[in-house]
Amino acid sequence: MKISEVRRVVLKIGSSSLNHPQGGIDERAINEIASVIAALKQSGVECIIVSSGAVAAGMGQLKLSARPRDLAGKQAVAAVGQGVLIEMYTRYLERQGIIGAQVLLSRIDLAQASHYRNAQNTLEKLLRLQVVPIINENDTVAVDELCFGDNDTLSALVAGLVGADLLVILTDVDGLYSANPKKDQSAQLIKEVTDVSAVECMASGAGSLLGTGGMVTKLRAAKIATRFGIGMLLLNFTRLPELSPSTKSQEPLGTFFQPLKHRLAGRKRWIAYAGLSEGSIQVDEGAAKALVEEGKSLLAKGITNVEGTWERKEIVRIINSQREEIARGVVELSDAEVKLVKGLHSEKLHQFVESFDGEEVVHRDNMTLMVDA
Ligand SMILES: Nc1ncnc2c1ncn2[C@@H]1O[C@H](COP(=O)(O)OP(=O)(O)O)[C@@H](O)[C@H]1O
Ligand SMILES: N[C@@H](CCC(=O)OP(=O)(O)O)C(=O)O
Repeated sequence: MKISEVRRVVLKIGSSSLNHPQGGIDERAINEIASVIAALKQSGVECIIVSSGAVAAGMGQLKLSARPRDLAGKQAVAAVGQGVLIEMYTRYLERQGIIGAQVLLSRIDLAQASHYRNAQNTLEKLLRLQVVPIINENDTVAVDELCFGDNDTLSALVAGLVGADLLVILTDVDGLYSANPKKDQSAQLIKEVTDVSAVECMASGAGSLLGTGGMVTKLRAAKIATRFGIGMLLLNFTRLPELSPSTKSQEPLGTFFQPLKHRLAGRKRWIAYAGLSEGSIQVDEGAAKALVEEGKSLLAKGITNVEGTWERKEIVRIINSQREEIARGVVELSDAEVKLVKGLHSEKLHQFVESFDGEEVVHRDNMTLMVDA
């Protein structure tokens, strides 16, 4: 994909790119981002920023030399830093004549379909107003079990939410290497990836004390974005100016993850990656085949086991007899009801569960496959 063909882009900037050697945020980096955004907008590209850096900025303010390890410490430092970070962004964007807006998202904000649509509508409105959303995780209220944890995953979900056609992840290395280049000098840069699963073994964790997740979470983001049909470019922050349409250089050097042709759209995106799933339904081989190869709904007959608890209309994972997750979907019955009907023929369901006259436990329209068909 050529940058010149992109109409809407999500730029994710990691802490490693914003950190000042003396601590805190490097204003030159924010200035650089603002000028590239101005150039992109000038040529008609809509931009959304997903920026880390709240903890790094808070550490600068509080003169801390080490990142807090405990949750409350991290949340307090992020609360100090987020204001500083957003002030810098809005100030430098304003110098380019651009209005910026802070959007803080928690995992829970995308977990319910109605909340997901609400976030979608707000971002759409901001873009229509020519405003640049500057998104970060709402670190101060996020709890360990219910957080994105890293902004790489968040940026992929945001790219899906806003229907971007490119996700750019800016970091402190030139792209994906065959091994961590900070530890292995013979590591080779991979310029293009068509199958993320095939390169997962190359990734390891964060490369600095500030980064979260390292290449592991970047590949997780690539998996999500490419399944949404969105290309992802992993780029060194030092190459940011090359995204500017006026730059005469070739396509920027980095790793490009090709979008998949069979893209997930709309509600199927939410089901697969944004909605929360508490439990799982195990199915026999016949049901697994019907779901994966024949595009069928899940019927009670093929269910062999139920794990976890949920209410009607929540999302469940569907696993095969080897416990591999094959699909996720909105379930029509509670866990207790599924236990009652598992193994039964569809026409008998109404004898066991009240106020239910459907046949499918998970309807095909409300299901997303998590493996290749
Ligand atoms: N195979 C790999 N290729 C490139 N970088 C890798 C690889 N495995 C691990 N890394 C590490 O990932 C780091 C980037 O992730 P991270 O530190 O989380 O930065 P950011 O703050 O930009 O998200 C690199 O500095 C590098 O040390
Ligand atoms: N939300 C946190 C950053 C989390 C994160 O993913 O960091 P990074 O790996 O540097 O992109 C913050 O603003 O400090």
